Amino acid sequence: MPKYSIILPTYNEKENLPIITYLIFKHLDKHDFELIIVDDNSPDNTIEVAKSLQKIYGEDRIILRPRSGKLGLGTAYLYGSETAKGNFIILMDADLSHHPKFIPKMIEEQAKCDYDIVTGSRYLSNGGVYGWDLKRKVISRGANFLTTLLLNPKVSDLTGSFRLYKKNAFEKCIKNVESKGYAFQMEIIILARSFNFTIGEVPITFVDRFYGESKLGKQELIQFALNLLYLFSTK
Ligand SMILES: Nc1nc2c(ncn2[C@@H]2O[C@H](COP(=O)(O)OP(=O)(O)O[C@H]3O[C@H](CO)[C@@H](O)[C@H](O)[C@@H]3O)[C@@H](O)[C@H]2O)c(=O)[nH]1
Repeated sequence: MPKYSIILPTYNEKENLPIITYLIFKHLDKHDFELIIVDDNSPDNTIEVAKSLQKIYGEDRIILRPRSGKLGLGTAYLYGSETAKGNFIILMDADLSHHPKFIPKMIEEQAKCDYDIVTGSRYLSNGGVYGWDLKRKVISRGANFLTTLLLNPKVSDLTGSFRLYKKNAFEKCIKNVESKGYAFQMEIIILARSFNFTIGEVPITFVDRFYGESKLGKQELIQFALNLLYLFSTK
Protein backbone atom coordinates (compact mmCIF):
# COMPACT_ATOMS: atom_id res chain seq x y z
CA MET A 1 0.00 0.00 0.00
CA PRO A 2 1.45 3.43 -0.92
CA LYS A 3 2.40 5.76 1.90
CA TYR A 4 2.61 9.51 1.33
CA SER A 5 4.96 11.83 3.23
CA ILE A 6 3.71 15.39 2.99
CA ILE A 7 6.43 17.96 3.58
CA LEU A 8 5.13 21.27 4.83
CA PRO A 9 7.79 23.99 5.21
CA THR A 10 6.72 26.78 7.52
CA TYR A 11 7.97 30.25 8.29
CA ASN A 12 5.54 32.44 10.22
CA GLU A 13 2.45 30.35 9.48
CA LYS A 14 0.80 30.15 12.92
CA GLU A 15 -2.64 31.18 11.61
CA ASN A 16 -2.54 28.94 8.53
CA LEU A 17 -1.09 25.79 10.05
CA PRO A 18 -4.18 24.51 11.95
CA ILE A 19 -6.39 25.08 8.87
CA ILE A 20 -4.09 23.40 6.36
CA THR A 21 -3.56 20.48 8.75
CA TYR A 22 -7.31 20.02 9.19
CA LEU A 23 -7.83 20.10 5.40
CA ILE A 24 -5.02 17.61 4.75
CA PHE A 25 -6.49 15.11 7.23
CA LYS A 26 -9.97 15.65 5.77
CA HIS A 27 -9.01 15.15 2.12
CA LEU A 28 -6.59 12.28 2.68
CA ASP A 29 -8.69 10.23 5.06
CA LYS A 30 -8.60 7.25 2.67
CA HIS A 31 -4.81 7.29 2.34
CA ASP A 32 -1.86 6.29 4.47
CA PHE A 33 0.16 9.46 5.07
CA GLU A 34 2.38 11.38 7.48
CA LEU A 35 2.78 15.11 7.73
CA ILE A 36 6.31 16.45 8.21
CA ILE A 37 6.28 20.07 9.38
CA VAL A 38 9.64 21.73 8.89
CA ASP A 39 9.71 25.04 10.69
CA ASP A 40 12.67 27.44 10.65
CA ASN A 41 12.32 28.74 14.19
CA SER A 42 9.64 31.20 13.04
CA PRO A 43 9.48 34.38 15.14
CA ASP A 44 5.69 34.02 15.41
CA ASN A 45 6.22 30.71 17.25
CA THR A 46 4.61 28.51 14.60
CA ILE A 47 6.39 25.61 16.28
CA GLU A 48 4.16 25.87 19.38
CA VAL A 49 1.07 25.56 17.17
CA ALA A 50 2.69 22.58 15.42
CA LYS A 51 3.33 20.90 18.78
CA SER A 52 -0.33 21.34 19.78
CA LEU A 53 -1.41 19.80 16.46
CA GLN A 54 0.96 16.91 17.04
CA LYS A 55 -0.79 16.25 20.38
CA ILE A 56 -4.19 16.24 18.66
CA TYR A 57 -3.38 14.11 15.60
CA GLY A 58 -0.60 11.94 17.06
CA GLU A 59 3.18 11.81 16.94
CA ASP A 60 3.06 9.03 14.35
CA ARG A 61 1.05 11.27 11.93
CA ILE A 62 2.73 14.63 12.49
CA ILE A 63 6.52 14.77 12.56
CA LEU A 64 8.36 17.94 13.56
CA ARG A 65 11.90 19.06 12.92
CA PRO A 66 13.72 19.83 16.16
CA ARG A 67 14.30 23.54 16.68
CA SER A 68 16.67 25.01 14.07
CA GLY A 69 17.71 28.44 12.80
CA LYS A 70 16.54 30.08 9.56
CA LEU A 71 18.06 27.50 7.25
CA GLY A 72 15.89 28.15 4.17
CA LEU A 73 13.48 26.20 2.02
CA GLY A 74 15.98 23.88 0.31
CA THR A 75 17.23 22.59 3.66
CA ALA A 76 13.64 22.19 4.83
CA TYR A 77 12.85 19.92 1.86
CA LEU A 78 16.07 17.99 2.39
CA TYR A 79 15.22 17.38 6.05
CA GLY A 80 11.73 16.27 5.01
CA SER A 81 13.00 13.77 2.47
CA GLU A 82 15.57 12.33 4.88
CA THR A 83 12.89 11.90 7.53
CA ALA A 84 10.12 10.61 5.24
CA LYS A 85 8.96 7.03 5.74
CA GLY A 86 6.62 7.09 2.73
CA ASN A 87 7.39 5.81 -0.75
CA PHE A 88 5.93 9.05 -2.14
CA ILE A 89 6.78 12.65 -1.21
CA ILE A 90 4.31 15.51 -1.56
CA LEU A 91 5.53 19.10 -1.36
CA MET A 92 3.09 21.89 -0.69
CA ASP A 93 2.97 25.34 0.86
CA ALA A 94 1.47 25.81 4.32
CA ASP A 95 -0.15 29.15 3.54
CA LEU A 96 -3.40 27.74 2.03
CA SER A 97 -2.33 28.64 -1.52
CA HIS A 98 -2.29 24.92 -2.27
CA HIS A 99 -5.59 23.27 -1.43
CA PRO A 100 -5.25 19.67 -0.18
CA LYS A 101 -8.33 18.70 -2.22
CA PHE A 102 -5.98 18.42 -5.22
CA ILE A 103 -3.82 15.74 -3.60
CA PRO A 104 -6.21 12.81 -4.35
CA LYS A 105 -6.25 13.98 -8.00
CA MET A 106 -2.44 13.94 -8.09
CA ILE A 107 -2.43 10.45 -6.55
CA GLU A 108 -4.92 9.26 -9.17
CA GLU A 109 -2.87 10.78 -12.01
CA GLN A 110 0.35 9.19 -10.69
CA ALA A 111 -1.27 5.76 -10.55
CA LYS A 112 -2.72 6.08 -14.08
CA CYS A 113 0.67 6.08 -15.83
CA ASP A 114 3.01 5.27 -12.95
CA TYR A 115 4.55 8.75 -13.26
CA ASP A 116 7.74 9.54 -11.33
CA ILE A 117 6.46 13.07 -10.68
CA VAL A 118 3.05 14.73 -10.85
CA THR A 119 3.10 18.48 -10.78
CA GLY A 120 0.21 20.77 -9.88
CA SER A 121 -0.20 23.25 -12.71
CA ARG A 122 -1.80 26.68 -12.58
CA TYR A 123 -1.37 27.08 -16.33
CA LEU A 124 -3.37 24.15 -17.70
CA SER A 125 -6.99 24.77 -18.64
CA ASN A 126 -9.09 24.37 -15.45
CA GLY A 127 -6.12 25.66 -13.43
CA GLY A 128 -5.67 29.26 -12.30
CA VAL A 129 -4.34 31.87 -9.93
CA TYR A 130 -6.49 34.00 -7.63
CA GLY A 131 -5.58 37.04 -5.60
CA TRP A 132 -2.27 38.05 -7.16
CA ASP A 133 -1.68 41.60 -8.36
CA LEU A 134 -0.58 42.20 -11.96
CA LYS A 135 3.11 42.43 -11.01
CA ARG A 136 3.14 38.98 -9.40
CA LYS A 137 1.21 37.48 -12.34
CA VAL A 138 3.73 38.93 -14.81
CA ILE A 139 6.66 37.61 -12.74
CA SER A 140 5.23 34.09 -12.66
CA ARG A 141 4.24 34.01 -16.34
CA GLY A 142 7.56 35.63 -17.30
CA ALA A 143 9.60 33.06 -15.34
CA ASN A 144 7.68 30.21 -17.00
CA PHE A 145 7.95 31.77 -20.45
CA LEU A 146 11.70 32.36 -20.20
CA THR A 147 12.39 28.89 -18.84
CA THR A 148 10.33 27.29 -21.60
CA LEU A 149 12.06 29.42 -24.22
CA LEU A 150 15.57 28.60 -23.00
CA LEU A 151 15.22 25.04 -21.72
CA ASN A 152 11.88 23.72 -23.00
CA PRO A 153 11.22 21.06 -20.35
CA LYS A 154 7.61 20.55 -21.60
CA VAL A 155 5.88 21.23 -18.29
CA SER A 156 3.33 24.03 -18.16
CA ASP A 157 4.06 25.27 -14.63
CA LEU A 158 7.74 25.29 -13.76
CA THR A 159 7.85 27.48 -10.70
CA GLY A 160 5.00 26.00 -8.68
CA SER A 161 5.93 23.83 -5.72
CA PHE A 162 2.77 21.70 -5.30
CA ARG A 163 4.05 18.31 -6.48
CA LEU A 164 4.01 14.60 -5.84
CA TYR A 165 7.19 12.58 -6.32
CA LYS A 166 8.22 8.97 -6.09
CA LYS A 167 10.65 9.06 -3.22
CA ASN A 168 13.65 7.87 -5.26
CA ALA A 169 12.96 10.53 -7.92
CA PHE A 170 12.78 13.28 -5.33
CA GLU A 171 15.95 12.12 -3.59
CA LYS A 172 17.88 12.04 -6.86
CA CYS A 173 16.70 15.50 -7.90
CA ILE A 174 17.19 17.19 -4.55
CA LYS A 175 20.72 15.82 -4.17
CA ASN A 176 21.68 17.41 -7.49
CA VAL A 177 19.81 20.70 -7.37
CA GLU A 178 22.02 23.79 -7.04
CA SER A 179 19.53 26.67 -7.25
CA LYS A 180 18.19 28.27 -4.14
CA GLY A 181 14.87 30.05 -3.58
CA TYR A 182 12.48 30.74 -6.46
CA ALA A 183 14.57 28.84 -9.07
CA PHE A 184 14.64 25.67 -7.00
CA GLN A 185 11.35 24.23 -8.33
CA MET A 186 12.27 25.06 -11.91
CA GLU A 187 15.67 23.36 -11.67
CA ILE A 188 14.08 20.23 -10.17
CA ILE A 189 12.00 19.81 -13.35
CA ILE A 190 15.03 20.40 -15.58
CA LEU A 191 16.95 17.76 -13.61
CA ALA A 192 14.00 15.36 -13.70
CA ARG A 193 13.93 15.61 -17.50
CA SER A 194 17.68 14.99 -17.70
CA PHE A 195 17.25 11.84 -15.57
CA ASN A 196 14.35 10.75 -17.85
CA PHE A 197 11.80 10.80 -15.04
CA THR A 198 8.24 10.84 -16.33
CA ILE A 199 6.12 13.84 -15.38
CA GLY A 200 2.32 14.12 -15.27
CA GLU A 201 0.35 17.31 -14.67
CA VAL A 202 -2.86 18.08 -12.81
CA PRO A 203 -4.61 21.47 -12.99
CA ILE A 204 -4.72 23.31 -9.67
CA THR A 205 -6.02 26.66 -8.57
CA PHE A 206 -3.55 28.70 -6.55
CA VAL A 207 -5.09 31.15 -4.11
CA ASP A 208 -2.90 33.90 -2.70
CA ARG A 209 -2.36 33.73 1.04
CA PHE A 210 -4.76 35.55 3.35
CA TYR A 211 -2.61 35.52 6.51
CA GLY A 212 1.09 36.39 6.52
CA GLU A 213 3.40 37.46 3.71
CA SER A 214 5.11 35.93 0.69
CA LYS A 215 8.87 35.68 1.04
CA LEU A 216 9.44 36.45 -2.67
CA GLY A 217 11.47 39.65 -3.10
CA LYS A 218 13.70 41.45 -5.63
CA GLN A 219 16.76 39.50 -4.53
CA GLU A 220 14.92 36.23 -5.23
CA LEU A 221 14.09 37.36 -8.78
CA ILE A 222 17.67 38.30 -9.56
CA GLN A 223 18.76 34.94 -8.20
CA PHE A 224 16.17 33.21 -10.43
CA ALA A 225 17.49 34.95 -13.56
CA LEU A 226 21.09 34.04 -12.70
CA ASN A 227 20.18 30.40 -12.03
CA LEU A 228 18.24 30.19 -15.30
CA LEU A 229 21.14 31.64 -17.29
CA TYR A 230 23.53 29.23 -15.62
CA LEU A 231 21.33 26.24 -16.51
CA PHE A 232 21.04 27.51 -20.09
CA SER A 233 24.80 27.99 -20.42
CA THR A 234 25.52 24.46 -19.13
CA LYS A 235 22.79 22.78 -21.22
N1 LIG B 1 11.01 26.25 6.71
C1 LIG B 1 10.93 27.31 5.89
N2 LIG B 1 9.78 27.54 5.20
C2 LIG B 1 9.72 28.62 4.40
C3 LIG B 1 10.80 29.52 4.21
N3 LIG B 1 10.41 30.50 3.34
C4 LIG B 1 9.14 30.20 2.98
N4 LIG B 1 8.72 29.07 3.63
C5 LIG B 1 7.42 28.39 3.50
O1 LIG B 1 7.29 28.00 2.15
C6 LIG B 1 5.94 28.16 1.71
C7 LIG B 1 5.86 29.15 0.53
O2 LIG B 1 6.42 30.40 0.93
P1 LIG B 1 5.97 31.82 0.37
O3 LIG B 1 7.07 32.76 0.58
O4 LIG B 1 4.63 32.17 0.86
O5 LIG B 1 5.87 31.46 -1.17
P2 LIG B 1 5.18 32.31 -2.30
O6 LIG B 1 5.87 33.62 -2.48
O7 LIG B 1 3.71 32.31 -2.20
O8 LIG B 1 5.63 31.41 -3.52
C8 LIG B 1 4.95 30.21 -3.83
O9 LIG B 1 4.68 30.25 -5.18
C9 LIG B 1 5.85 30.26 -6.02
C10 LIG B 1 5.41 30.20 -7.45
O10 LIG B 1 4.72 31.29 -7.84
C11 LIG B 1 6.71 29.05 -5.77
O11 LIG B 1 7.89 29.11 -6.55
C12 LIG B 1 7.10 28.98 -4.32
O12 LIG B 1 7.81 27.75 -4.08
C13 LIG B 1 5.83 29.01 -3.48
O13 LIG B 1 5.07 27.85 -3.75
C14 LIG B 1 5.16 28.61 2.94
O14 LIG B 1 4.63 27.47 3.55
C15 LIG B 1 6.23 29.28 3.79
O15 LIG B 1 5.91 29.31 5.16
C16 LIG B 1 12.00 29.26 4.95
O16 LIG B 1 12.99 29.97 4.87
N5 LIG B 1 12.01 28.15 5.75
